[in-house]
Amino acid sequence: MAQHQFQTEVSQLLHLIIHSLYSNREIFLREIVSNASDALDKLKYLTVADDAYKSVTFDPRIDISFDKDAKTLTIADTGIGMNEQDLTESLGTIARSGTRAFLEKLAEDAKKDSNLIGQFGVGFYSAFMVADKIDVITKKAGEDQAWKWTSDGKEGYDIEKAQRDSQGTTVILHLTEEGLEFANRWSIEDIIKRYSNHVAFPIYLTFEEKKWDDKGKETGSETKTERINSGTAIWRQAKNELKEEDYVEFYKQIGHDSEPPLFYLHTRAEGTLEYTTLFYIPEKAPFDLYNVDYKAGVKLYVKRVFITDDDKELMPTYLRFVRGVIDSEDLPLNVSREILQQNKVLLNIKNASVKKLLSEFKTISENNKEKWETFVSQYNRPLKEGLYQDFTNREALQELVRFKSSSEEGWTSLADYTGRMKSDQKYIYYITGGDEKTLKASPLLEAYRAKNIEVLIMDDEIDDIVIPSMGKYKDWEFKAVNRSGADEEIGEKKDKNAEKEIKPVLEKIKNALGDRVKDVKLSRRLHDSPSCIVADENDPTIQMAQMLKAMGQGEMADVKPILEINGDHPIVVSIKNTDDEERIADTAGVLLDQALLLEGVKIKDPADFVKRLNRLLSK
Ligand SMILES: Nc1ncnc2c1ncn2[C@@H]1O[C@H](COP(=O)(O)OP(=O)(O)OP(=O)(O)O)[C@@H](O)[C@H]1O
Repeated sequence: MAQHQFQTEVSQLLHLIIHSLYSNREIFLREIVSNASDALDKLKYLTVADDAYKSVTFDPRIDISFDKDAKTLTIADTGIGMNEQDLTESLGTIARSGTRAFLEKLAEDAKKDSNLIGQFGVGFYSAFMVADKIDVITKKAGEDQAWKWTSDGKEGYDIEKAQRDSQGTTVILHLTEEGLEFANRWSIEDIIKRYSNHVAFPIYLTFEEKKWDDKGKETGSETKTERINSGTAIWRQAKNELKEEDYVEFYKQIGHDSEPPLFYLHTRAEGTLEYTTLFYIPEKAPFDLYNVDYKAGVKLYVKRVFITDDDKELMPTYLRFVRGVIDSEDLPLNVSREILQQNKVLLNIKNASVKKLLSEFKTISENNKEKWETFVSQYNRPLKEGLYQDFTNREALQELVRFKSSSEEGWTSLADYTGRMKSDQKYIYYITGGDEKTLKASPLLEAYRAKNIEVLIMDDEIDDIVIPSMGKYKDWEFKAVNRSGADEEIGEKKDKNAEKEIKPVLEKIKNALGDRVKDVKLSRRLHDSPSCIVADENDPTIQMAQMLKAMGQGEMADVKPILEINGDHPIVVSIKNTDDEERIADTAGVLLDQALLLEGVKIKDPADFVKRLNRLLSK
C-alpha cells in the first residue's frame, strides 16, 4: 500500500469545507454525481471518437445504494475510471489555478462566505462533510488493473491494487453520525431530484422495501432498484415543456453554484445550421474571473454527446463568465478538440451566440432595472474588455457599458450622456486616473461644472486603455479633460493682455520647479483652484505612468506633467511682485504638490511639501 500526503491546498480546502459549508451539506451528492456524469461523458466521447475504445461496452448508468447498519453510502458509475496516476493527480491535488490565492482570501474572511466556496466548486472533497472515511474503487477503461484509494480526509491517502469487474468508479462513503441522515431513500431521491434530475444518464437507487400482510404485520423486505432522475438533456427540450425550476436545477449542476442564476437564455437555431444553446449568467461573478487561466464555463456537445468543457474558444474572453451548453447537429462526432478552433461551423455558432447574448443583455437593461444593476456591478468590466477585443460587436457593447458621471448619481450609459449633451457640445468628456471621489473633486472639472457640461468619471483602471481604443461613440469623439488640449472648447477665450501680464509669474514658477514639470501654462479651465496638472497630448497621464511602473515598465516612470496656473488666484497673485526667491520656490512647490494630491498621485517628498506650506503660512 502506498501512502501519500495531500497537497497543502487540499488540506486547507478540506479544513474550510468541513468548517464552513456545514449548513449546506447535501451538495456533496450533487458533486459526486456530477463527477460520475462527467466520467460517463468522457467515455461516451472516446467510444465514438477513438477507434481504440470501439470495443468497450458502454452501458452508462449511475447507481446509488446505502447500508444503514454499515453506515455507508455508495455511488457507482460505469464511466472512464481512473488509474493510479489519475488518482494521485485528481484526488490528492487541486489542479485549478488561483487556488492558493482563493484559499488565502477565504481564510481571511471571518464569515467564510459559503457562496464563494460554492462558486469555487468544492467537488469531490465535499464528501468529507458527511463521511470520515472514503474509499474509491476504480478501473480505467481499456486497462486491466483496478485501484483503491482510501482517505480519512485529514493528512493524506493510500492507494493499493484492487478488484473491479469493468471500467468505472465506485465511491464508498463511510458516514459520520450526522451524515447518517443521507442514508435513506427519501432524502437521496429528494436531493437527486433537486440537483441532478437532468444529469443526462440514468441514476438508479437501490433500497429495501418492507412488505406487510393484510393485517399490517411486517413480513419481510424486498430489494428494489428504481430510476430516480428524468435524465433528459434539458437544453434539447422545448421551452414550453420546461419550468423555471428545471432551468435552475440544471444551472446549479453545471455551474457548481448554490444560488440560482441571474438569468438564462435558451435558443434553438434551425436552418443552414442546426444547434441549441442554453446560456446562464451567474448572479455573482465566478471567483476566477480575473485569473489568466480561468476555467471555461461553456460545454460543447455534438448531437448530445459531450465533446469538451475545456475550450476557451467557445466564448470570447470578455464573456468568460457565461455558463452553459452549445449542442450542434452539424459537427462530426469525432471532431478532434485540436481542430475545433478552426472549424467554420463552430465559429458561426460562436458568433451568433455572442450576438444573442449581447442582445439579451440589452433587453435586460431596458426591461429589468434590478437585474441589470446586479449585472453591471458584476460584469461591467469584462464587457469593457470587449470594446478592444471585439470590433464586430463594438456598437452593441458601447450600448451596454456603463460609467459614472460628474452630474448624475449611479451608472450612466453613453446614450444617456449624449442625450443630455448641450446642442453645441462637440465631445464626450471624460476624466480618468484615481477613484471616483478623487476624480469628482478634481479642479479639472471646475470649468465644465461652470458651463453645466457633464463629464464621465472613469474610475476603473481599464478605462485608460478602453477609451482610446473605442474611437468614437456614434458621431462623437472622446476627449480626456486631463490632457493639455482639452480646454479649447471649454476654457475662457485667451486674453492677450492677461497672458502677457502673467508670463513673468509663469516663468518664475517654471524656474523654481525645474525638471519636475514639462511646462507651466496659464489655465483656461480653473475657477476656484489655484493650479492643476494635465498630461501632454501624447503622454500617458501621471496615474497611468504610475500604473505602468507598478507593472514593471520602468521607462514610463518619468513622464512629467504640465502645471496649469489660475492667474487670478490670490496665491498666484501674491508672488507677482516679489523677488523673494524662497517664497517663490515655496509657492511653486505647493502649487504643484497640491495639484498632484488632488489627482490622487502620491507626492515624492511629503516632508518638503509640509515644510514649504508651513513657511508660507507663517509669513
Ligand atoms: N467518478 C469519477 N470518475 C472518473 N474520474 C473522477 C471521478 N470523480 C472524480 N474524478 C476525477 O477527479 C477530479 C477531481 O474531482 P473534483 O470533483 O474534486 O473536481 P472537478 O470535478 O475537476 O471540478 P469541479 O467540481 O469544479 O467540476 C475530476 O476532475 C476527475 O478527473
